[in-house]
Amino acid sequence: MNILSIQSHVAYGHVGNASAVFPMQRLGVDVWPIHTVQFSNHTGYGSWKGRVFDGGMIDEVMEGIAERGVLASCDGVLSGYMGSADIGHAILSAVERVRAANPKALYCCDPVIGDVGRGVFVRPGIPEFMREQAVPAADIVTPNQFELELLTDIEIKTIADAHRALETLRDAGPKVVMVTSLDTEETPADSIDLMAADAKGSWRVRTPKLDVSVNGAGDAIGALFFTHYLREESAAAALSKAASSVYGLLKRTKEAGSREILTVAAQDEFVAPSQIFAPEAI
Ligand SMILES: Nc1ncnc2c1ncn2[C@@H]1O[C@H](COP(=O)(O)OP(=O)(O)O)[C@@H](O)[C@H]1O
Ligand SMILES: Cc1ncc(COP(=O)(O)O)c(C=O)c1O
Ligand SMILES: [Mg+2]
Repeated sequence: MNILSIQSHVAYGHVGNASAVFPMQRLGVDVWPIHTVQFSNHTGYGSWKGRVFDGGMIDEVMEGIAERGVLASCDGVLSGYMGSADIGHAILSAVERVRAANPKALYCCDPVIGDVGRGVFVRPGIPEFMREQAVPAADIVTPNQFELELLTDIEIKTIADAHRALETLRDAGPKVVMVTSLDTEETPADSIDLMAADAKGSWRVRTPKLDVSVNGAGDAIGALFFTHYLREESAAAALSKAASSVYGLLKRTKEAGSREILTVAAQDEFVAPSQIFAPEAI
């Protein structure tokens, strides 16, 4: 299986492609990474060096891949942190090129905009681009709760609100939606919920909440969910596997007291999670 992964890259630590590429490779996927930025480290540190690339660079690399004559063998496109709206347009044109060569290819968009703790952390124009262009073009989207609320204008306090938000986003285009870090009135204080919905129904997975605050977990879970969904075409199975792997990854990260997720040291969790959290139809 071949997945084109267009997202940020950092030299030190694990967010964007530096979080997503290796778990997919560990699951046997041939990943074609294109970087939207090259930073020293993730922006959660408050300072970083490096630069944002531009749409022209993405177009150029896509052109080179097309010249190899391999686009028809691309099974899916995964996008994440975009850097600028101009890069967003280049990503959507890459998706069009892949779909033209392989009509069965799916596009999974992780609409990286922000989170509850930090608010919006992307450049102006990106939230609008995600809502108006990227999400409608996607087959699968993987927002966190903050992003789902922003994209749908629905404040999520209950499971009923979460259902409504997932269906609102599915009405906008994508047939599969997974929401991460869901915290409703029904979520116990010591737990984290995730939900996924597709045409067959909706499911919840609940895991313990760990005393860690890290970046890059969302990028890893999006990549894992997309890989498992492409293989099994089951949102329920993909949700359970992806959530179980990321829980194992974060548990190891907490035990090590690390600020960066243990993408390499805890790699067995991607293949055989220590603990499996089952999906519950909801
Ligand atoms: N403190 C935590 N304890 C347990 N699981 C966590 C924790 N933080 C993140 N996760 C897991 O990682 C998933 C993705 O993280 P999240 O923070 O929602 O993504 P993003 O980084 O995109 O905001 C969550 O749904 C949850 O399964
Ligand atoms: C460069 C970069 N890419 C991606 C992300 C997304 O990370 P997360 O998976 O925590 O949403 C961040 C967050 O700080 C970032 O700085
Ligand atoms: Mg995210």
